[in-house]
Amino acid sequence: MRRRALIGFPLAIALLAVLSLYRVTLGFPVAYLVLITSILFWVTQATSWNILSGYSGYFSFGQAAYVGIGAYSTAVLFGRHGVNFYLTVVVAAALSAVLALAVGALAFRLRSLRGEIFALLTLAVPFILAALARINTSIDGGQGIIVSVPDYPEGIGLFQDFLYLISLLVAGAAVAVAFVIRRTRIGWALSAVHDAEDVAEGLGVATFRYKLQALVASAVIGGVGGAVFALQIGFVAVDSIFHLTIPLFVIVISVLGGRTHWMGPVAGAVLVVLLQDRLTASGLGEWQLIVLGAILVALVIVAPEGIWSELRAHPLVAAGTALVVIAVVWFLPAAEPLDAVLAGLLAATVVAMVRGRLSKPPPRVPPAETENVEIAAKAQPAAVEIGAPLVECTDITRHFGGVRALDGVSLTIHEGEIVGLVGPNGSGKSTLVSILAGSQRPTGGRLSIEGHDVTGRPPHRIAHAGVARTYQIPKPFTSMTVRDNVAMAVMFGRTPKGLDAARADALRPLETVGLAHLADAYPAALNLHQRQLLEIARALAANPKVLLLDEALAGLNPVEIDNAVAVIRRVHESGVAIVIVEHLLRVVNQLATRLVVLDRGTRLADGDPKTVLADPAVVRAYLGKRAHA
Ligand SMILES: Nc1ncnc2c1ncn2[C@@H]1O[C@H](COP(=O)(O)OP(=O)(O)OP(=O)(O)O)[C@@H](O)[C@H]1O
Repeated sequence: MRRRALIGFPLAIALLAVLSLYRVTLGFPVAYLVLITSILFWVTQATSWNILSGYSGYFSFGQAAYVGIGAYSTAVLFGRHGVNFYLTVVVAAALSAVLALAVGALAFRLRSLRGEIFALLTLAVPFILAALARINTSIDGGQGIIVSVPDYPEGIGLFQDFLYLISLLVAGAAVAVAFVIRRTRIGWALSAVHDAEDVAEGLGVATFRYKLQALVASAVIGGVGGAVFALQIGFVAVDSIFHLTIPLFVIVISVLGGRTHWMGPVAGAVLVVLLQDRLTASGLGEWQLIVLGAILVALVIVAPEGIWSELRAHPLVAAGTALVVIAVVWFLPAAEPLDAVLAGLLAATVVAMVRGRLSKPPPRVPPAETENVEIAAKAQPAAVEIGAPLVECTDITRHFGGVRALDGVSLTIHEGEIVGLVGPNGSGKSTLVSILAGSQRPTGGRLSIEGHDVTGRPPHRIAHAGVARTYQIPKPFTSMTVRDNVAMAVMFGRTPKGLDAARADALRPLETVGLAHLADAYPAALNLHQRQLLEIARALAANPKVLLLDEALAGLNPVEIDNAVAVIRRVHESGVAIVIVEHLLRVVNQLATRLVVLDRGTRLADGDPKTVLADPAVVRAYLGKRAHA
């Protein structure tokens, strides 16, 4: 697929360029060139949007901000002051990048600015820019700016040819950037952010940096596209540029085309612009918007992953259908060539989609490979020597308003240990795990890993220092296979590797937990036990020194519990110290080399499991009446 793209994409760009250069010879109408130029504008903008919002899931309504910065850079500098047009494109890119850095530094630093709050923030930015442009007479002042025709190489022909070629160049570059981003570390990081940002951060992904890089790339593309758009429309005015049409259109195009693939926005732009053009030409008047909306809704319902994913899943069927339908419609008396192309595209999508539904086998869930559970369950903790301190927390407090979830807890985890962290509900176990993993900051106290103070460091730094965690409710990266879930942790963990090496290395943790036979399955096909094993494999792949297991056995049946115990023991024997939060004392007793009991945010007991469990204070606080009974 990669090789096909590397050959096919430049070939398509070259063919489209030749189309303009030999337009007259080929008898290609200028009107079609105008239409393709419009498609290219939307390809650029939708691709720009997709790089951040599609890949990472940070939904933005602010695309008009970049289009506006680009269009006004050209309108003011070239249109008003006669600055070289190409220079204004550079200015547009730089200003857009500065805006993106400012928005990203604010939005991505604050964890609360996610989801709809992020969308609202991005919606506000174009409004502010529109007001600034309207008020400021040196920008617009409410008058609008005429943008004339810049100098362009003589051999190109009409201005429309030049516009087409420069739009093609910009759209081609945008799609190439989206392709490269998708295929490299940043693309994997953004996908992980999309699926489970907290998990990605905890596995070592520097989410802030990758999101900021994506935002800047998106802004630069949007800004450059905006600069070219100023030439296309010839008159730049606040109301036409900062209108909601731009963000809504880019979202519709990207969602319809497919947000997870670099080609999605291209397919979406071709379909939507063509559809809109044909409906306008059909003389439906006011009805055209209703028909357009109905078709788009129907397409999103039948192809929620986008039309591109349907087309690429069955390329031969899709291409064959498109060719046949185009040929048939082409020769219908009232039809125009563009009607034929649109009909071909729609038919190809529907046929590929139907084919996909008919040929999809029902998901099969092979069972986890279980151990000889009797032996595994009855075995005692392996005799591993207790070594140097790895993680030390000193006098940790964590308050939520008036609630003291942790109140001066000190704890040291050494090499070779399995520390059972137990206590009644609400005693602070999960909070302590979150603090050890860096996903929560302590209100007070100190956390150090191998002697280095890491208090308040972000989770990816803690992961790189050697601590990984699992979640009580498994949070797999749903868009990735089991193998790639684990490979992600190898790619971004304590000893990072490239994708190919990471995929190869992913097999070892999968074998350790008994999931190697499901490497190519998607997490949706796994049962709860398998998902929890995947959590362990993924955390293990980050190459931690200490593994935090937060209720990794919750909800499992006895056979699955015994299998999980065997897996945890194997992980321990591979040299990883473990902290296990667990309510099942039978299990903790089997596994732990040391038991720490929390009660109301304080450490009640710490020591050898037998001694701790016989401690009357522990019996009273933790086991209560049940124990006496
Ligand atoms: N985000 C939060 N906001 C407010 N209070 C919280 C928050 N997280 C935890 N708490 C409170 O802190 C205390 C400790 O909670 P924590 O979840 O750490 O306990 P736990 O021992 O893990 O409990 P369980 O065994 O039920 O999972 C509880 O009183 C809980 O209500």
